[in-house]
Amino acid sequence: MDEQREVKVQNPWHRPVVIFLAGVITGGIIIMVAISVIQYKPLPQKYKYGIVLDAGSSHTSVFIYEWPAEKENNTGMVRQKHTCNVEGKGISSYSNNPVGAGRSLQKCMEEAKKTIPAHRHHETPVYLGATAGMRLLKMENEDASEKVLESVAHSLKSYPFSYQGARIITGQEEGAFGWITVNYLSKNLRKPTGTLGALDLGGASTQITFVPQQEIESQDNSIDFRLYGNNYHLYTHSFLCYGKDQVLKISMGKKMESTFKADETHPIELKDPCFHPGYNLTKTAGSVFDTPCMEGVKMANGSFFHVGTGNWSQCQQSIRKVFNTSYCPYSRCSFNGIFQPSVDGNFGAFSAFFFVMDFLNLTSDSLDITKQNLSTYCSTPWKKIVQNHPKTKEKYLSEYCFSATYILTLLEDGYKFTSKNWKDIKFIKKIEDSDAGWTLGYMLNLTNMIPAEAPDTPLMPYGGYVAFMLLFSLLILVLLLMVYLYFRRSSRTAQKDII
Ligand SMILES: Nc1nc2c(ncn2[C@@H]2O[C@H](COP(=O)(O)OP(=O)(O)OP(=O)(O)O)[C@@H](O)[C@H]2O)c(=O)[nH]1
Ligand SMILES: [Ca+2]
Repeated sequence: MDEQREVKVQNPWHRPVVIFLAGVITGGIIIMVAISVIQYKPLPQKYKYGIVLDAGSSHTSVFIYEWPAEKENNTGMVRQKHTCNVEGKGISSYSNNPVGAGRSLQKCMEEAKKTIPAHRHHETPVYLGATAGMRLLKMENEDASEKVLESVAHSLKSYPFSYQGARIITGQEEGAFGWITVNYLSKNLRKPTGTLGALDLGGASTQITFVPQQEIESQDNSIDFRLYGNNYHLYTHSFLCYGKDQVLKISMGKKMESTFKADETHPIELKDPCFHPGYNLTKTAGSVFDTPCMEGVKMANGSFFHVGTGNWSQCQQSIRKVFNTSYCPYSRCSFNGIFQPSVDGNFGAFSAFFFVMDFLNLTSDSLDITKQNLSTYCSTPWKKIVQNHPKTKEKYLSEYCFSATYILTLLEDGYKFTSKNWKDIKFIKKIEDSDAGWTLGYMLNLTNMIPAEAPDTPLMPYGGYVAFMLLFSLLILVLLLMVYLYFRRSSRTAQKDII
């Protein structure tokens, strides 16, 4: 008995000093983990905001972007918070009433005031970029285009935001910033992987932008960027007058030129294979010829019956006449004597490319099947089309056959996509929550949010750091426990041996 008591007293694990040490180590680990978690816990996010107005030929949209204040130089951080479609037509339609252009923005700008927290208003930049509609108005009437721009500038300055300018952007900027937008949102810019080409189809112009394999033979089509430490050598071209609304006018104008005889008394019939059989609407020649894009086409006047015949291949024949492929001063061209290297890699096709192909459910088949389906759609009687889509605006509805035929012709005959690389074209509206378009790229560029060199990043992201600390501490605890159990067992064995 005396011997046993003696051994118990000698057991080192029951000494208070050992218990104390074990307690201190365990407590230390808990405190260490707690501090590291608290210290590195992200502070409540502070957001910054930016506003870009896309003053397109057909309408104006207001985009509000937001991003975490402390992460503004990281890719994929800016997201679209809100959009507002301005009521009515594009600002270029206000050439006879410039004041109306500024006034048209009021509702959406009031919405912007409500969307962005008041304490951020004064530091929120607001930009307006006008595209092809205003380029055309400037060609037609420079004075009117300046008055419209003054009017929208005056309107934007009346809000509490930081006004940064209202201007007509170039076609090159429109193409390049569309490319930056889709690649920023797809997080392609900091990776060595390939980039996404950008195809934009508006009402009055269309843009194609991509990184080509071949040399760019014309200076006008070449643009260079250094983003996040990588150099990008882009091919870009914007075809003014090749947006879908303008091409509809040109192709109708050409049909009228070849059908209408000079001595004929109006109204007469214009048979149109791009419109459904049974479609018949009286239109004025003035509504077709009211554009500077019709240069060289003999003008008609009076009114006419626009009569659909619904024949896809004849429609395509008529649209082909809009592309001039008779000359090319380079090794290869798209059309109208414009240099274009062969298309390469994946492409994101947005705006009207998406609206039209998505509506017709033509976004996922092979080129051949797409053509067959479109042919069937175009020959469907107008009455049936209206019955099937009672809620769609008739103006949009009547033009889908033409628009999709133009899209296929532009992509295949114009840009030289083939049935082989047709699947490389992805028809997209948004990436994550943000619309594909030039506006985001424009803002990122003007706010210097895409640095030329890649910013330094912490070795480990926050989540990884916390997980690492927890695992590491757990490992130490398990080790301590194992050491404790090992010594306890060996001391018991020693006790038994003694007994
Ligand atoms: N079907 C359909 N068409 C649309 C829709 N929104 C716009 N459009 C039409 O699609 C065409 C292109 O629209 P946008 O991309 O907004 O063109 P835009 O920016 O006004 O014109 P650009 O200045 O040439 O870029 C125009 O003919 C519009 O009328 C939509 O929701 N559905
Ligand atoms: Ca546009």
